[in-house]
Amino acid sequence: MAEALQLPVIDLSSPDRLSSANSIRQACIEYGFFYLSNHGVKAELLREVLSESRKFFSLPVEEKMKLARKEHRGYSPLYDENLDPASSSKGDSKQSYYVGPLDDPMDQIKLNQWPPEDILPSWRPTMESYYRELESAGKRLLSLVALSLSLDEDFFVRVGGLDKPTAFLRLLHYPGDAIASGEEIYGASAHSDYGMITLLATDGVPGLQICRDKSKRPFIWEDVPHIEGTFIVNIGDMMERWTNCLFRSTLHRVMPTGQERYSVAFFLDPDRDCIVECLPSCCGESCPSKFSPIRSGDYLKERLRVTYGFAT
Ligand SMILES: O=C(O)CCC(=O)C(=O)O
Ligand SMILES: [Fe+2]
Repeated sequence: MAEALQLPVIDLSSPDRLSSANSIRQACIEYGFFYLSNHGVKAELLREVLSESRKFFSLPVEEKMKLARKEHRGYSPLYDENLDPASSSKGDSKQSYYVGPLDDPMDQIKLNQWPPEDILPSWRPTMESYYRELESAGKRLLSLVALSLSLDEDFFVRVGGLDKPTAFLRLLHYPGDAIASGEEIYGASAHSDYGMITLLATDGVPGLQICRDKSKRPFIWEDVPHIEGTFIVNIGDMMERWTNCLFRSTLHRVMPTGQERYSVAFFLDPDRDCIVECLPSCCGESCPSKFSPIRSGDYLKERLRVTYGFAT
């Protein structure tokens, strides 16, 4: 039985930025996860996103497959993704939909796919508004993260190229009936996120669990309870590399509970040309750099290749 965690809550609007930065630092060292409150994203907008998401996932599968994932944008059907091939052969019991960068200068041919307007007229504007709101909250949060690492507040905007961030919005739907299956089935099997930081909103249905210490066996899984009005934020692998493992990119998973569940993840990643290398403040003679520098775009591509088999 998983234990319930009490993760710290960070107030994004607090005027005491140094104290917020300190709390973020503690949370990222200890858990790699925290809640974010007063983030400025209206509850009504999230409700609309979840409602549009429900409408899309309820369409017949032939309709959804017309928008099948290409260039990591569009629809990914049930069992398409296997985040932890070692623990389950079948793939995860979830369907999802990716929306990529809205103003990517490289995206001349408009890679994003959108459901037809005559079927879901409000879908695209709703997702675009949410994407922009999350981008703004995410950048504000990253300035506090920079402060928490004693960097200039604009470090991640400057070095990570966040004037044109590579952010992906991902709508997720976990069907309620997966629990009936004989084989061990996960909503999302154990994984860490690949990028810089993830902001997650859910419909309140439980299922998310984290494992604080990925080096210990057996893994100890703890439930992350829902706190209304907050985002669940977690550190991704690229931030872990940047900080030489000072900040944890924590293993997490979604267990089926027998209840249908919707969530929306926003993965904020550095620009694809950004070189992610150990921050000088996070390494030294007694603590050498654990990772070699990588180009953000190459790293993400490789991780996605492994997750989805060889298809891109
Ligand atoms: O749906 C959730 O609660 C978590 C989703 C997740 O971890 C992911 O998409 O990376
Ligand atoms: Fe994740």
